Amino acid sequence: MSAVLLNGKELAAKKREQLKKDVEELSTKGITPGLAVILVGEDPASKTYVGAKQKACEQAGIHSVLIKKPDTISEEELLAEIDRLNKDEMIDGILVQLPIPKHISEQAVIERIAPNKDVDGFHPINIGKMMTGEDTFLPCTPHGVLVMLKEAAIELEGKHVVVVGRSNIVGKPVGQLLLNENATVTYTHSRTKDLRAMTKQADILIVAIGKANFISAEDVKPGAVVVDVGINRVDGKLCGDVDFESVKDTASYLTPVPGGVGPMTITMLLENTVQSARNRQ
Ligand SMILES: Nc1nc2c(c(=O)[nH]1)N[C@@H](CN(C=O)c1ccc(C(=O)N[C@@H](CCC(=O)O)C(=O)O)cc1)CN2
Repeated sequence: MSAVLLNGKELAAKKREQLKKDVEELSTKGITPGLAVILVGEDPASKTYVGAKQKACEQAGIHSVLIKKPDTISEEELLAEIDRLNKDEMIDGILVQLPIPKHISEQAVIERIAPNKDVDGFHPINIGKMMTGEDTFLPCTPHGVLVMLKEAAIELEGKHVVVVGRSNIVGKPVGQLLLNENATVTYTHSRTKDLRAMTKQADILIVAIGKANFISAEDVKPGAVVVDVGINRVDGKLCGDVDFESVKDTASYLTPVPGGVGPMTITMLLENTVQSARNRQ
């Protein structure tokens, strides 16, 4: 093993200690940050993530409300729930756990959340501000990746970043955030021709394609930084989009799964929620 592990679990724990202090500071001003999480349906992974968000809120002193809805809920009913939360003065952040059932428009739901309570950073207004480099809520997983790279003092300026995957919640925004840091960014995806020729050029390879063990040592330039955003379950075991055993001797830095980017996602959500509460003042 020559790669240095980028330990998201440890960094997330450190950042959550600071968040606790920030929440205490806010409480001296009579403010308790409030997060509302809407869970639609019974997806087991979503239930796990929502549970982890609630627990993290509780530990940080953030008030959290879980609103469970059946997967038969109509789009109108879900939008009405968001309208109610938009008006609730005790709620600083609102998120709808994704994915949601197919009969509901994900974009309509995201766009209904008031941009100043969009702690997921998915609203087009917040995405637009991110693109122009304005201060705003950043999407949690991409922001977590950026914070991990900076914490490890990995140079970004002028580096060739190759992103594998183009989802709205990870691939596209993570590339944009690294472009904002003066990296040169190439996006690749399932239809990219000769993907390996692309990934092998990366100084920093970010993989968010949603396919277990998709990237192996042959796809990686020796010494590259490899960030694995994938979370897959194979035979009941959690693994990333990167074949860890294969890549660990080729990469210079590598994120594990579990314990890499995942825990940072929730920490960035807490940071956004606390920031939203500060914005109340
Ligand atoms: N509204 C949102 N929906 C979804 C988001 C999101 O940011 N906002 N991201 C993902 C799921 N997600 C958070 O919601 C998330 C995924 C993974 C983890 C995490 O800590 N993973 C652990 C492993 C946990 C396990 O046992 O499964 C790890 O990688 O170490 C946290 C949050 C999709 N939906």
